Amino acid sequence: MNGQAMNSTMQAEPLDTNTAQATPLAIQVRNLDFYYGKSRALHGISLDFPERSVTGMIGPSGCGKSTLLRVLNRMYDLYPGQKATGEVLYDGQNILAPGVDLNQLRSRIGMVFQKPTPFPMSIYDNIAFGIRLHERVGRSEMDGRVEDALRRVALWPEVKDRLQASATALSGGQQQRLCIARTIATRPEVILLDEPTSALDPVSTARIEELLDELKTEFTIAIVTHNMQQAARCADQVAFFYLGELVEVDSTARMFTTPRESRTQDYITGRFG
Ligand SMILES: Nc1ncnc2c1ncn2[C@@H]1O[C@H](COP(=O)(O)OP(=O)(O)OP(=O)(O)O)[C@@H](O)[C@H]1O
Repeated sequence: MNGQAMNSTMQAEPLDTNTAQATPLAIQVRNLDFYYGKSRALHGISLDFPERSVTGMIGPSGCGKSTLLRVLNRMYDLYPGQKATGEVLYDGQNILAPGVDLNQLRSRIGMVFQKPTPFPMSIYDNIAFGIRLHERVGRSEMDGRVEDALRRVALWPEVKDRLQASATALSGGQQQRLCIARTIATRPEVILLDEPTSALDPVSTARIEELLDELKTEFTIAIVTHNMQQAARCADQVAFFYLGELVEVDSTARMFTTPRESRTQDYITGRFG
């Protein structure tokens, strides 16, 4: 089936019939195609990301989840030969258009990667670094911003007495929470997470999932995950991708109980992937 025609009928049904009409959209993806050189990795994707909610992106390896995530803050721009066509509407603007301030875009649409990526500097400077890139902030305000970010990810009690220690000495789970703190410290509106817990133990994973529940009251979140239970626990809506197409998007409850497409059913029941 033509991806574009299919996807135009596959938008999520209202999450809640009383409130859905009023839920503003943080990002609208329209007819998005993506190319690695001549190879097309995404086909006519149209997908809405409602504000202050969690969108889970699932699908078998290679179906294009990370590619889509990397389009949303133009991360792909760092690599030659990669091209996106279509529209990604954010704050009234198509962010794929030329002339977009990419530094500003990436401070408003932040990203957390699969493997924790603390900078080789102190815990304090990991947070302060991103803030300094975008703002002039005095010492005492910076101290407050660093503390606030660390508190938001529940890391403050664990690190408050060693802020000048190297971030690379933290555990994997602590490093990932530090990376989330670094992202939220620049006060973004959207946070993109690419399998943020796949390198973590179950306890650290649970802490990050709890954290997402809190963060979504303030931020719009898109999370790529291979973990069906994680998608079911964390997401408000789930999008299922297959071979570069968006097969189906719906509220999490409906997606995991009564998906409309047989491919979705097969995937979530573990028949492939
Ligand atoms: N740098 C690249 N150059 C060429 N092709 C790429 C590149 N990165 C990804 N691809 C291809 O694009 C398609 C989508 O890959 P992508 O990484 O987005 O999938 P994914 O669903 O996130 O997979 P996974 O779950 O394994 O991370 C795949 O066919 C992949 O081989």
